[in-house]
Amino acid sequence: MALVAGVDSSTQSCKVVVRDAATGALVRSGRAAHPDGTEVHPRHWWTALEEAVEQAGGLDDVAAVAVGGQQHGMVALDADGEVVRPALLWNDTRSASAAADLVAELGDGDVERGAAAWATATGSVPVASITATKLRWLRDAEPENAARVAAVALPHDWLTWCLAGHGTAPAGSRDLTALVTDRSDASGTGYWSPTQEAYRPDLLRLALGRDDVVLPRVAGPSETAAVVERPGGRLLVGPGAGDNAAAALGLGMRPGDVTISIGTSGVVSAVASAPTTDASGLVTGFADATGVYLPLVCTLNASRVLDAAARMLGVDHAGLSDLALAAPAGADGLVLVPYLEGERTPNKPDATGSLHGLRLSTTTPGHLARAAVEGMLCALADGLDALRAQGVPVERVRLIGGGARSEAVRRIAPAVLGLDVVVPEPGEYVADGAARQAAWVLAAADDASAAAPDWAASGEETFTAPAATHVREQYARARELTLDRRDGDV
Ligand SMILES: Nc1ncnc2c1ncn2[C@@H]1O[C@H](COP(=O)(O)OP(=O)(O)O)[C@@H](O)[C@H]1O
Ligand SMILES: O=C(CO)[C@@H](O)[C@H](O)COP(=O)(O)O
Repeated sequence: MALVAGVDSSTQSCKVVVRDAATGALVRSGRAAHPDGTEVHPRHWWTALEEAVEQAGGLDDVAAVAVGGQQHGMVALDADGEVVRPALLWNDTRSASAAADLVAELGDGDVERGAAAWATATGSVPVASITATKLRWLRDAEPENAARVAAVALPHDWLTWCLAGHGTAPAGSRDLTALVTDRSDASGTGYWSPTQEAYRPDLLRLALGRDDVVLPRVAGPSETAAVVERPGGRLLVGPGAGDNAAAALGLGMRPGDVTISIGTSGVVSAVASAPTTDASGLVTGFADATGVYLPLVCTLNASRVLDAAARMLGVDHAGLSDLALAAPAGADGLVLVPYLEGERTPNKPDATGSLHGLRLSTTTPGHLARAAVEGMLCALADGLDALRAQGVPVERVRLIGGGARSEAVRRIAPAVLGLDVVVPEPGEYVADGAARQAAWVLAAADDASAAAPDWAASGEETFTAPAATHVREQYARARELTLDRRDGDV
């Protein structure tokens, strides 16, 4: 029995699954936490990956491995392959004004024209999450660090490079040209075009001020990115993927399927056969990990809204869920706008969260719990509307991610979204997608025309509820009523 491994290096943790390449049966798994914060030195991801791999019984008997990872993070390397500074993550908003500058500059000062030009060029309008804006921030805020940059990678590219032995080689002997990425993660950089399937050096130059840096080679979906020779046999390393594309592969998404992931980010994504170019910036037109496209809407505030509400109420997740389910739909008019970390979609990097509609009768733990769950889900429902507005078909919605473990989320989601919600059994779908890619790479090494293996789908449960339109309506009245954080606020 050949074994394959998949890694999910996500915002909060690293998860590893080891599966049977032929059937997809889970054999072993492991996980390790990442440090908090929106700026993290990549060595912490490597340490966590090593710990999670060890917990999963190691890779000695594994034939192929691939990494899915949080998207967009800026991993800047110098000529020796050393990390120049801690990576700015997708949820770091300090490059918000750099994003605004880049949009205006591509439109020669006309923001609308600039947004349309970016959407046409890269499928997405830059916001602070996009890697290109972080490079612009580096150019302006840390010119000495910017001058040292010899290569720019994403979290999953860097980990792939480490797994292949390059990133862990002695400084000075690290081969920057061995960096590999895939089209799904490249499409979130802001300097790769999903329609041309190629980097845009002009946009990299616009962002960083130069384009003489190494960018990871964009490997095909089932291409071997590296071969590691070991005493017990070789290990193939796949190209990996952005975490959302890996989840799509893990779930076997097809056109018509929509996945809502409630992790640190809230993501509404769909597989599409044609690229999208939403100049409003709500939908990012990413590529997927199989050769088609993955339009998605991503919010900055999802599972941590539930974490924060539970903390405020002094309960655990189960307690928060019980409170929310015992309260009435719409929380008697109490609305929580969940912009706790600023927001990316809509693009409000400086916004803060807010509570509206407080009355004496709604100052109860149950009302607050319900408002937190509903507010977080309403932001995702807005995302689903934005996908529909791009002509993306919505036939079946699946809910995954840590937040989908909440009973309240599962039961309230169909009411807020206005359609049935399918919840696959709890699992690590990003890591599973990476493992499926690894199995595909293994098969393609013998037969280049091999398709991704057909693995049995996990069990799932469907949740149904009448549409609670008043919840969306009251949220729509409240969502613009937020305060911006002031300079110096953390
Ligand atoms: N039962 C639960 N109810 C609500 N939230 C949960 C539950 N279990 C885990 N979470 C939250 O889910 C998040 C982790 O989910 P995950 O999808 O792994 O996130 P990420 O991929 O961003 O690291 C954490 O914020 C955690 O507190
Ligand atoms: O920025 C995006 C997608 O564009 C996020 O989805 C990140 O990829 C982080 O994912 P999680 O760690 O929250 O799953």
